[in-house]
Amino acid sequence: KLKWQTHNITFRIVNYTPDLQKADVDRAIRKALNVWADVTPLTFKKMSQGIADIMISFGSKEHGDYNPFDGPNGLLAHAYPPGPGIGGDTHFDEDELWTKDSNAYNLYIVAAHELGHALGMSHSSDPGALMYPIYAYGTGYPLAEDDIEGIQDLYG
Ligand SMILES: CC(C)C[C@H](C(=O)NO)C(=O)N[C@@H](CC(N)=O)C(=O)NCc1cccc(N)c1
Ligand SMILES: [Ca+2]
Ligand SMILES: [Zn+2]
Repeated sequence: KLKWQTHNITFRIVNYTPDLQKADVDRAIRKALNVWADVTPLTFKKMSQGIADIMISFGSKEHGDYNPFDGPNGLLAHAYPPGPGIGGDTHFDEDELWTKDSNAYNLYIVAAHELGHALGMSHSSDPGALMYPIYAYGTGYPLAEDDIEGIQDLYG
């Protein structure tokens, strides 16, 4: 599927990185979802158990989906496009240091990028775009035109 067939999407943070306090992880994920919610009719409901559309977790190396992470740096995270089962699921590489400031890597910025993928966005060639393939602190808010056009093509 190219996109979610509903505007009301559920998510669940299945486990937490030890790099940050739980509340900081919750805040980063909520802030990242709001980046997309602000420019679409999408709503995001947090579940504390069971199966949500977007299951968010932290893992290192082989973490159960045969797309293993690679230790510090390199791959930071990946997310599956909308769909049943693993569709929408978003994984963060636990071998990174997750931060809430300008030190690498800011969880909010990576999460905003990954959740773009989980909503059906692909990479952008605009270096100023949140969906540009390479992490850049300071992207994400406000969204670049390219990001807004992309998400509104899907859910506008
Ligand atoms: C082929 C993909 C699975 C690469 C993977 C990615 O794009 N995940 O969404 C990734 O971790 N890319 C790194 C760059 C790399 N080493 O390939 C990245 O920084 N992506 C996350 C990111 C975070 C925030 C902003 C932006 N623009 C990009
Ligand atoms: Ca890595
Ligand atoms: Zn990406």
